[in-house]
Parts: sequence; structure tokens; C-alpha cells
Amino acid sequence: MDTLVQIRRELHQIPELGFKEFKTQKYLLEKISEFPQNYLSVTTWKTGIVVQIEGSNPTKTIGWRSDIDGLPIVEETGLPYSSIHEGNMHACGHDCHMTITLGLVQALASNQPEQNVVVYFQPAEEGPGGAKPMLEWLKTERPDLLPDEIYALHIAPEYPVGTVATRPGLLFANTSELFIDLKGKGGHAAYPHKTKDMTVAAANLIVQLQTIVSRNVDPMDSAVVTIGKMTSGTVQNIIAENARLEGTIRTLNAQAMAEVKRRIEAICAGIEASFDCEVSIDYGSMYYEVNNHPESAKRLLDFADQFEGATSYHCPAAMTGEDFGYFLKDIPGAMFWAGANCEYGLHHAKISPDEQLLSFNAQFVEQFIRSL
Ligand SMILES: CC(=O)N[C@@H](CCC[C@H](N)C(=O)O)C(=O)O
Repeated sequence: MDTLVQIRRELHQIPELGFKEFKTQKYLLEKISEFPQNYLSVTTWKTGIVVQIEGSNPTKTIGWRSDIDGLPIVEETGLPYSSIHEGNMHACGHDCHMTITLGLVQALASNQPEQNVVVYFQPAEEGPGGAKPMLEWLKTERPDLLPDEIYALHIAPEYPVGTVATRPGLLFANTSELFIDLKGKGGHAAYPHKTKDMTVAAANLIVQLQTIVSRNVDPMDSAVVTIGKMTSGTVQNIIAENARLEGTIRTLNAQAMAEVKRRIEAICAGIEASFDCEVSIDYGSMYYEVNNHPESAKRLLDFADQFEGATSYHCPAAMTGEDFGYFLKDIPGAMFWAGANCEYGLHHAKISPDEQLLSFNAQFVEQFIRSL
């Protein structure tokens, strides 16, 4: 079996949630230690890793970033190398991102690049966000590990392998997590008039939240308010005293995010009044938009145009979030979608990327970095 495929399958079996990527970090460190060490130096930060590759005649430092965490999803692929961490899955392709990045590090360690290269294995992209604290650590304690420009990829199930899809400017949305707790009064299912039923209140709240995008956001703009999880009550014949909604907000700019939040707060105040309950809101973690630097995105697309087997695609922006946006806020660079050719989408329990994307993108990224 191809080495990168084997690595990806081994990583696929051990998905871990944000800042708990202990086995993943150990696995990555072991693999990196097997590569030629002449130009490498390795530093750890929490469950993340930074690898420096010294250039032969450097005029600048190029950065490359891979995320490393998994998601709380029960895998349903039925594959022989399915997750052995029951309840967690690499359903967003970070196993592929890490494998491609290991391929890159091995190639650069074996054949010294001209420029300095610094590679980040970053924890907690799915939440609560590793990029922002990692950057704070870099800026305050290890500015020598900061690059002059930086790049990253994300797998894209809907595109064929070999697709390099990106755009100058906004690629991914601003995000904010959303956690809403409702507190009422529980009681016997047969005496609703003596209770304040939080299942009914939460159901009303979910419906009213849907009106924000349809009635408050400019139709020429875009926003998402998704409730991904609702919990309430304890058993079928007890009226629920508590309910909790968990979701995410996506917008294309900071003003729209502020406006959506203002409407959420107003609707929650209305629910408090109409259901005689207490509602509290926690916005969790927020990600800055992924805003590609025009010149860097153009370089990626131009490079794809002349790379054998690659198809460049000037794609539209997406409502996905990515804390790589914090890197691009400070450092010029770009992110691209790498075609993964699979039936199921990101965050689906049956997602199974075409593994041909591994060697293709390891070579594409290596050659792109050498071209800078
Ligand atoms: C690429 C991707 O799928 N990223 C995640 C980022 C999630 C950020 C945060 N936990 C949130 O849900 O707002 C995404 O869901 O887009």
C-alpha cells in the first residue's frame, strides 16, 4: 500500500477533539522523527507541532498549516480502518490534511528547499479554535517561527481529485458558535398549567430564529443560522424544566454578524416574555473570515494551470468557517479547496475521500512551495 494512504488510514483511526489530540501529536512526532533531520527543527505547542525546515539560500519564510482535530460523529463508513475512538471521526478531512503535510515535510527534509519553510500542525480547528491562541503564542514567544507568507488547503468532496479551487478575497465566512439555555419550571406531564415547558419554548425559539435570515438579512447579502443540536427534558411524562440549543452563525462580514446577534437577542427576550422563562446566550468561539490575499490566490491558480493533472477553478465563496482566517488576517497568503471526489459531504458520518488526493496534493503543495 502507498505510504501516504497507510498514514492517512492510521490517522483516520484515532480522531481526537480539539486540544485533546494527544495520540495524534505523538503519531505525527514519531513520523517526523523518521525523516532526514539535517534541516529540521521541531517545536510543540499544546497538542500542536511546528516544524522548521531550513532553506539553502533563503530570502523569506513560507508557512504551511494543517489542522489536526476530529469531530464528535459516530462513523458510518463501514471501512476496515474506521475510527477506533467510538463517537469521534475525521469527518472533515483533517486526516488527509495531516497526511499531505507529512508528505510535504518528508519531501522538504529529503531535498532541502531554497526558502525557509515553517509547517504548523494546528489543534482545535473545529472548536474551540487553535489558530488564534497559536498565533498569540508565536507572536509573544516565538516570533522566529512566524512566516512571511502562508498557505493551507481543505478537502472538497464535490470536486474531482486534482481540482485546486480558490479565489482572491473572501473564501470562507465569519463564524460564531451559539449556545442558548432556557430555564422554566418542570412538572407532571398531565398538569402543563402548573409548569413552564421549555421543550415548547425551545421549539418556538428555533422557528423564530429561522426568520432572521429570511426576514432580517438583506436578500443580496448572505447569512446562516443553524441549530445543530437541541436537548430538553428527561423522560416522556415529565415536562422539561430546561432546554439547550447549540448552533452556529455564519455571515460574510462583521456588520452582518453584529446584526444577526442583535436579532437573536431580541427574539430570546421575546421568548422570555411569552413563555415566562429565563434565556441565556453564549456565543462560544468566533472565527475571523478567510480572506485570501489576491496575489497569493492568483499564484495558486496560476501554478495549478501549469501543474500536470491539476485543474484550477476560480470558485465562489462558501459559508464554511476556518480559523486559518486568523493567520491570513496577519500574514499574506491563501487557502484552497482540494478536490476529494466523494459522495458524502464534510461533517457526514459516511464521508470517504478518494485517497488519490493524498499523493497528488503532497506533490502539488511541495512544488508550489518550491516555486515561491
Ligand atoms: C471547514 C469547517 O467545516 N470548519 C468548521 C468550523 C467550525 C467553527 C465553529 N465551531 C462553529 O461551528 O461556528 C465549520 O463548521 O465550518
